[in-house]
Amino acid sequence: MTAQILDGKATAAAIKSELAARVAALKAKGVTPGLGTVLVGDDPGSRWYVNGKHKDCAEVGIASIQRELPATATQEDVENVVRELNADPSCTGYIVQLPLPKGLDQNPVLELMDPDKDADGLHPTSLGRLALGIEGPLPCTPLGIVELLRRHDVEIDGAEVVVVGRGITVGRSIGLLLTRRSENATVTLCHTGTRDLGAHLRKADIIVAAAGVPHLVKPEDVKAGAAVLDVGVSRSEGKIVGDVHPGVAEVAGWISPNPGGVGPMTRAMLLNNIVEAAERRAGV
Ligand SMILES: Nc1nc(=O)c2c([nH]1)NC[C@@H]1CN(c3ccc(C(=O)N[C@@H](CCC(=O)O)C(=O)O)cc3)C=[N+]21
Repeated sequence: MTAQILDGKATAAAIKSELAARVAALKAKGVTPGLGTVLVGDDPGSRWYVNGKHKDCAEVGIASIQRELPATATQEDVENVVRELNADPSCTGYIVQLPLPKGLDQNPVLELMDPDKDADGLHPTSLGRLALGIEGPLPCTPLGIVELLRRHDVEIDGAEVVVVGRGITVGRSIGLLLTRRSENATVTLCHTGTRDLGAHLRKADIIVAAAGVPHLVKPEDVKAGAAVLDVGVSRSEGKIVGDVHPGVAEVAGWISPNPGGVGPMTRAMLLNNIVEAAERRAGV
């Protein structure tokens, strides 16, 4: 058996064309959504990601607001840019590209953001709203995973989901999404303190591998027909190595390629958060 592909690239393209239509409808009402990015320092990887976000915006008609600061920027400099974007009416939402350079403290920066302009869905208020069931921006990678499964008709309702990794961007937050009544899954969160990871994985209908450990999920630990989402990004000789061993494709029913799976979906959901914020503000 060879797993079917959870094609993030194609799905993200479909979502982007839907978003382009919603942006056009907003523009017809006189509203142009705008995404801001704050890039501090000159890490080439971070710059590459930020450029990608602006390219995505251009594709769907969202305006771009780029703010760049040198690696020598002070905490105060970064916080002033955040204050500026909070006050800028052309900025519907924005992200502060993480990680910030050494010496800068990211939490006070993130807490200073206007939660209604949080494009990542990772502001403490956004995570609090998610826990409380209040509408607001949702974390992009978890949302992208749910959307990727939905659009391939993978059953989430009643599924046993095992998440590996307790990072904020994925592991910690995805259970809050998947256990809502609208998704209705049962979620187990595994991490480095889990005694028998294999025992959990072998029971899973859906595996979300977000530990950042190359090839952590092995074929012998995957139930036949399971859906496997590879979120991990490690690099070896310039190439992406995911958290899922290639042999898993012979056992799983569904597998997300990496690259080409969850990454493009994360980017599409960032755009989705901007469009939804603009629609909320316009009363659509
Ligand atoms: N405030 C903030 N928000 C973020 O969302 C954020 C961040 N900081 N810091 C860095 C990480 C990383 N991230 C990625 C998004 C898409 C791909 C993506 O589309 N990857 C391509 C492959 C890219 C390649 O080949 O290197 C793919 O999976 O097909 C990757 C990584 C968002 N991040």
